[in-house]
Amino acid sequence: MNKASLTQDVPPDRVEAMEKIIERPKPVKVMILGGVDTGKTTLTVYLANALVEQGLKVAIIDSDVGQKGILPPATISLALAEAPFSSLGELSPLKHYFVGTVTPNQHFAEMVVGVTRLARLAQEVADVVLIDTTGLVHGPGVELKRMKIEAVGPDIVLALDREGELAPILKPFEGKLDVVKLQVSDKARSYSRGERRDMRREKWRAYFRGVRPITLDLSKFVITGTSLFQGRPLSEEEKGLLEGIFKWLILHGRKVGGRYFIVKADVGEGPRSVDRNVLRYIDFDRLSNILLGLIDEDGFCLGLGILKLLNFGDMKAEILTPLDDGELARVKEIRFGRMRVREDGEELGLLDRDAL
Ligand SMILES: Nc1ncnc2c1ncn2[C@@H]1O[C@H](COP(=O)(O)OP(=O)(O)OP(=O)(O)O)[C@@H](O)[C@H]1O
Repeated sequence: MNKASLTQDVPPDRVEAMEKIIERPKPVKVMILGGVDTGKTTLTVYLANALVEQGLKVAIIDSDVGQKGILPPATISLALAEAPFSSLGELSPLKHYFVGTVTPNQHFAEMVVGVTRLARLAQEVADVVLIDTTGLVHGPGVELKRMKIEAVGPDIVLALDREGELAPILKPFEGKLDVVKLQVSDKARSYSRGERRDMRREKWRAYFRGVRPITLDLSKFVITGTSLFQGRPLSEEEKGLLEGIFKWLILHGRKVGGRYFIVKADVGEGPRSVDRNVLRYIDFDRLSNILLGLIDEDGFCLGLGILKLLNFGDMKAEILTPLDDGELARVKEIRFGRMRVREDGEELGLLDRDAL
């Protein structure tokens, strides 16, 4: 299921990287950068094992949301490596930060905050913090990586660079950051979008194996990640007017900062072009299978849930989750993600950041 596993068959420059890490005062934060399939995770696993062998305490932050080695997907995770291991999936995670989707594109803030918070925690408990990142290194990925570097302040950056593609990320830090350029192994192989999706399906399925249905009283939790409950409810008059114009059945509606936000079902043919500055809507069906983060009092993610049915009348939500009663008792906040996924691992699609 995981692409990357332990190998000793690595380019010789890994020794130089190891020496740099070992000679630095501890704790030392190491960020691993590289494009898609350049072997970032393989390098992380190799270094972690070699450092553990040296008697060092190693923390790994897996921020590769699309291809997590440490479950669950759609989060950033922190785990400690205290004994030799062959794949990230073997480590038991210490903390997660909820991102809510499997691509960082519209979620830079979650990525940066998550990595920064986990790195802060990690350096209190480990000698070496290895930060594995996503392969998004072009276009907006350049900004994401710059912000991650700014926020985390790594002591060393390991750059798996093929032909200078990381230069735009590293340029602003020239002379300020200890960058070690490393060769991409000629054994590194690439995976198609389809293969990546298939691997993710297996990961979702593994995470959601043994889920059970539970009903949550949403009025007892802080709800975040959505504007569904912000602002004020619609008046009967507003509701009737909008239902009449658009031929909708409105199941839930709020006025949020001067704009209407509606959850509806169509009952007939109505006008469909709407000024989004005035009115936004989502179909009730699209709320089913939305990924939820179950969040503790410190803002970390205890685990995931899948929203099956949301009853706005009594604020009860039927969800599926693998969390046990003890873990559920620690949930203080329900955070809405931006993708729909089924418990059998089938991804039903991503939602725009402002869809909710
Ligand atoms: N030194 C190596 N020896 C053998 N295989 C390798 C080596 N480095 C990478 N690979 C293989 O290449 C593939 C991609 O490597 P890996 O998953 O580590 O890349 P990544 O950069 O972490 O990918 P992603 O972009 O998904 O984060 C994997 O199948 C891995 O096993």
